[in-house]
Parts: sequence; structure tokens; C-alpha cells
Amino acid sequence: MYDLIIIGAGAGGLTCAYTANGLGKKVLLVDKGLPGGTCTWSGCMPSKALINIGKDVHAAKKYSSVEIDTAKVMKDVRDAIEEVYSHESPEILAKDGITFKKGEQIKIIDPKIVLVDEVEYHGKNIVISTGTSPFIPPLEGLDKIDYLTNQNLFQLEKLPKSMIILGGGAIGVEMAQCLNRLGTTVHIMERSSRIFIRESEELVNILSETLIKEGVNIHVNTNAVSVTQDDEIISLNVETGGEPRTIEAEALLVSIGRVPNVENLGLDELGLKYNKKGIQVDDYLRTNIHNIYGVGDVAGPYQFSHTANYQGILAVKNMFLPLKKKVDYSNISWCTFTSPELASRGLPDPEGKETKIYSYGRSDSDRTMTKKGDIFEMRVETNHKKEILEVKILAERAGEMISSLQIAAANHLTLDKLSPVIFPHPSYSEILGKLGKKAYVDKLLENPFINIFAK
Ligand SMILES: Cc1cc2nc3c(=O)[nH]c(=O)nc-3n(C[C@H](O)[C@H](O)[C@H](O)COP(=O)(O)OP(=O)(O)OC[C@H]3O[C@@H](n4cnc5c(N)ncnc54)[C@H](O)[C@@H]3O)c2cc1C
Ligand SMILES: NC(=O)c1ccc[n+]([C@@H]2O[C@H](COP(=O)([O-])OP(=O)(O)OC[C@H]3O[C@@H](n4cnc5c(N)ncnc54)[C@H](O)[C@@H]3O)[C@@H](O)[C@H]2O)c1
Repeated sequence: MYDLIIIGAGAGGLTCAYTANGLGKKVLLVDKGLPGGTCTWSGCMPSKALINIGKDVHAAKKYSSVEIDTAKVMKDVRDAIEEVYSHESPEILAKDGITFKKGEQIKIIDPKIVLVDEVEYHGKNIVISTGTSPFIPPLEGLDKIDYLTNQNLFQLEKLPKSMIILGGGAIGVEMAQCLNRLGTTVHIMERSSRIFIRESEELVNILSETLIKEGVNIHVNTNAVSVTQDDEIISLNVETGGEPRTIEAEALLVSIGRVPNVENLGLDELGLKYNKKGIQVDDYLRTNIHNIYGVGDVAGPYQFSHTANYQGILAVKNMFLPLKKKVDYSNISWCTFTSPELASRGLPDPEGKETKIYSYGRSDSDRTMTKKGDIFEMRVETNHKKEILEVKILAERAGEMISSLQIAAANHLTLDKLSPVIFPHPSYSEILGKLGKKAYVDKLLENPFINIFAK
């Protein structure tokens, strides 16, 4: 009897396995593929490897002509995948005391029994962390052509000369910029009025301008109608504001969101509740069956590796430790790894009362001015106590810079506490000191006693 059986060995499943193992529990991890999941094989890792190569090429192109060997590029991307995988292979897991089994058919046949290719495994608790798959729209002709998704993009031997990218979200935009930098002509087709529809409009407009300047073609308010393929060329028929047009390219990448992997797990027979967004879990990450938990993309509401990790630790602690904790996303952060990066933290004040937004731009950062065209935009929202609420940063290394504000906010440090901190010059982080000083002065001026004396 295992203490825990985990179905799905991606970011969420691996975290559950290591957390339970750390608590001395007997763990079985099962997957229809190899350990690592989307993040390792077709998500964060290969996409960031490709983005990094794109950045190098882009920088070099500013000062010389560059010939790109895209076969070498793709080999380097796959080498990055292999390096990550070498730290989470079944052999490494076994060394750490975690049993891994790969199976073609994995089903929960009872709240305490998981069937892996006809072999029954018994567990006191079960975690479902099966992630998501790309959503494939019912687009006329799509089933007859060779299209790409994140699942086969990184296996290409060479990059195509041109690519249509359906969807201007996280995958579409990150890939569009780096592929364009690596010599592929790209067209983003986005049905909404702008890319990154859920992000700050002001900052997204600045990012869009940068992408367009670099040569990325962005078609917004555009609906795909049908698609055909003739030898090497794919023709996508679209409508923009009612006007029909055809865009041609060598390849088509579909990246318009995800669907949860809930099929063939025996959930209906079990009576485990799920809907089109994924399996339903409560604030403790438990499904309606008391010993079965759900973590990661398949449970939502976020679809990030770091939220899968956070949920994995929490679910296992709630399973085995006496003190139960509710999920708390108030300190969530995320980053889109474009150049510049677009990073966000926290949630806006639900009441929007007595909040103040501190805004900084390029001219406030000495570091930004050392690089021609470098972009720096930062918005920090605080409440009346100067507690850090929502943050948006569009800048080089925004994903790193936001981490300081994450540490402050998660530890209830108010913004003014950054005031005496001495940051290295000229670093992007120096702006955090300026922010702290401004908040400190505001806090003084907003203090009624000091106001009396000041008058
Ligand atoms: C191109 C791309 C780039 C991304 N970049 C980032 C990023 O920069 N930062 C970030 O935080 N997130 C990023 N993400 C999202 C991130 O990859 C996911 O949020 C994360 O992988 C979710 O982890 P998970 O464990 O929930 O699911 P997954 O990693 O998808 O793992 C699910 C596992 O379950 C297995 N499985 C599925 N169905 C079954 C079944 N029926 N039986 C058995 N096993 C099954 C799968 O084989 C897989 O191994 C990116 C995603 C994509 C596609
Ligand atoms: N840096 C990161 O953290 C990172 C990077 C990549 C992916 N991810 C994760 O992966 C998830 C999936 O990424 P994604 O890009 O597939 O989804 P997404 O939800 O981020 O973006 C999908 C985009 O496609 C558009 N769209 C939907 N249907 C369309 C249609 N028929 N035609 C044209 N456009 C259409 C939407 O308006 C949206 O802009 C993200 O939500 C994110 O959580 C994270």
C-alpha cells in the first residue's frame, strides 16, 4: 500500500512526489510519458531556451550580419530539454526513493486503487496532476494539414521560413518574437482587439510597438475561417473586421489556450466532479472524493509551473499534516519572457479604495539609459498603509526585479521599507530604492500628526 499515488509527473506531480517523500511517505508516481511533463518537454524549458538563443542573435545582428544555422539552434534547444530531464529521470527519482511507472492506460477504479496497464496499485491518497493539452479549434481544413502545437514545435529539425501563429497569448507572443529574431517571418492572428488581452493595456501597447518594430506582423480582431495546404504552403483564410484575407506561410502554430487532461482516467465512473476548465477542487485542493486531490493546470485556476509547484506542496501538507491550509493566491506572480519581459504580481485591491499607483519610466532608470532603446515601465499599486498590492513591470529582467517586491509583499514589508536599502548602481533594481523613498515621503505627509506640525 502506497501512502500516495500521483497520476501525472509534470511540475505539479513531481513536487507532490518530492514533498511526500520528504515527509517519509511511500510514493508511486505514474505517467503515460516520461517524468517532466509539459514544462520540461514542450513548455517553459524549450521555449526559454529558444528565446535565449533568439536574444543572442538579436543582439549580434545589431552590429554585424549573422547567418543562423537553425538546425544547430533546434539541437541546442533539445540539449536543454535533455539537461533538465537528466535531473528528473526515473533513475534519479528511484535514487531519491520515489517509484516511477510509465503506463499506456492509467485509470482510477476505486478511490484507493489505480490501474496501470492492468496492474492494480493501492494508495491511501491520490493526486491527479495530468495537466492540459493544446486546444484545437474546429477550424475547417485544420484536420487535413500538418500543423504545429507546443507538443511538436521543439522537435522541428529546422525552423521554417515563415509561420502563422494562431493566438496572441503567452505561447504565441513569446514564440513569435524569438522565431522572428531567428529569421522566420511570423504573423500573429489574434481574435481579440489586442495581444495579451488580460494584461495592462498601456504596457501591452508598448510591447506591441516593440514587436512590430522588430518585424513581427500582428493581426488583431482577426478570425480564422478555414485553412488549406498545398505542398509546402499553408493558406489561412481569415476575416478582419468582416474583410476576408488569406495569409500564407510554411507553418502554422496553434496556441489559443488549453484543455484539461481529464479523459480516460475513470472520473465519470468514480463520480469525481470536473467541468470544461478541469477537475474541481476546494480551498484545500481536495476533490469531492475526500482522499483524492487535484493540483496544477488540470485543477487551475492558473496555468503556470510555479503555481503547480505551490499547489503540490500545499496539497501534500494538507493530506499528511494536522494543520490544514487554504490556497492563497494573493502573492501570485508571473512573467512573460518577451524582450522586454512583462512581469506581474499580486491582485488589485478588490475595493480599489485609497490605493495609490507609483509609476516609473525610462528616464527614472540610469541603467535603462545605458542601452539604446531599452524599455522600462513600472506600476506599483499600494493601499493606504503602503502595503504592496498589484505590480506590473515591462523591462529587461522584469521577472527578476519583481522578485524583490514579491519577497517584500509576502513578508508584509511595506513599500516605504525599501527606502533605506542601498542598491548597486547602475542596476535596474535601483528604481526600487526610488520607489521606497517616494512611498516613505508620502507616508510621512499622509500622517495626520506630522501634517499638524508641518502647517
Ligand atoms: C510553450 C509553453 C511555455 C510555457 N512557459 C511557461 C513559463 O515560462 N513559466 C511557467 O510558469 N509556465 C509556463 N508554461 C506552463 C507550464 O508548462 C504548465 O503550467 C506546467 O507544466 C503545469 O504543470 P502540471 O504538472 O500541472 O502539468 P504538466 O506539466 O502538463 O504534466 C502533466 C503530466 O501528466 C501526464 N498525463 C496527462 N494525461 C495523463 C493520463 N491520462 N494518464 C497519465 N498521465 C497523464 C502528462 O504526460 C504529463 O507528464 C508554459 C507552457 C507552454 C505550453
Ligand atoms: N511565461 C509564461 O509563464 C508562459 C508562457 C507560455 C505559456 N504559459 C501558460 O500556458 C497557457 C497557455 O498559453 P496559450 O498562449 O495557449 O493561451 P493564452 O490563453 O495565453 O492565449 C490564447 C490567445 O489566443 C486567443 N484566441 C483564442 N481563440 C482564438 C482563435 N480562434 N483565433 C485567434 N485567437 C484566438 C485568445 O484571445 C488569447 O489571446 C497560458 O495561459 C499560460 O498560463 C505561460
